Amino acid sequence: MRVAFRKMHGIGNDFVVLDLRDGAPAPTPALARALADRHRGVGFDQLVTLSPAEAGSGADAVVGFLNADGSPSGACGNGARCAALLLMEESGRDSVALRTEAGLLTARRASDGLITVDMGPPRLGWREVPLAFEADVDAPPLSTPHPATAVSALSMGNPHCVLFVADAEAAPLETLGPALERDRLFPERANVEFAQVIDRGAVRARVWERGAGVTLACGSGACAVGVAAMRRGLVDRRVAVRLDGGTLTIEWPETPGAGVLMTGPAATVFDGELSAGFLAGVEAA
Ligand SMILES: N[C@@H](CCC[C@H](N)C(=O)O)C(=O)O
Repeated sequence: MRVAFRKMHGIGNDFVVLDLRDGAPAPTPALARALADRHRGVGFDQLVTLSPAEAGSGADAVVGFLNADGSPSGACGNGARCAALLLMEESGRDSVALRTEAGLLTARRASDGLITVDMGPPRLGWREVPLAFEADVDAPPLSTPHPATAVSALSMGNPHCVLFVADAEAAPLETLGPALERDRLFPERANVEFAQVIDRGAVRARVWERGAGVTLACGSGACAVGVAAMRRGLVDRRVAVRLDGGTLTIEWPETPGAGVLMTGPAATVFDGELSAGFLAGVEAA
């Protein structure tokens, strides 16, 4: 048996997309880890799966995300744009709806070939992040020493810890990222963003992703950075979040219950097929 896949990316946050809509079995964490290997597999930050949506559900597909370490993620912004691009190209439509663990997300074509996804409202309660115990999400009591002037914890369907720093380039991503990901405050671990406010319209951010490590970009992370900065009154309700791989525009309208709108590019790199030998090797391991 051979398995078809598509390699995609959103500003360098890269994905292998597996289309399971023909009834193919869901990938195991072991398959995800083997595929994520950049030398012996294909390489990706997240594995994105497309499964059939229930008739009448309003969704074009059910979209799932597994990290490079095989762990699941409830949300993935850049992956959602890539899944939306695939479904738009396939259907010829300019808008699609994705059923994800974080809810039904709508995506539409924006100007300049970009794609906007409504990532849904941020979740700001301590139980929703989740934190391990009741605490102020705008001043979470981290056990890990850090250089931030302010910290926010929030969920975009997956947990984020945003640290506001004076210089994002100098942030010790490789050492503090993994420590904060596993800080005892985060029972489900967390994605970690170091954010430097440039002005009211721009934030520079660098990301350590739960289950994937340093990535060139993180869509849900950019949403978390934007929301945290907006809630602190540091930026306007539309902000450019500059990540290592490129820029995402994050808008969060003031309307009660509004979702966070994330706009950026999505690209297909190539289509491929996993060989029978590769699949057998994963099974035998
Ligand atoms: N790259 C993603 C976020 C991926 C999920 C994350 N690592 C997690 O475990 O929550 C994005 O673009 O949002």
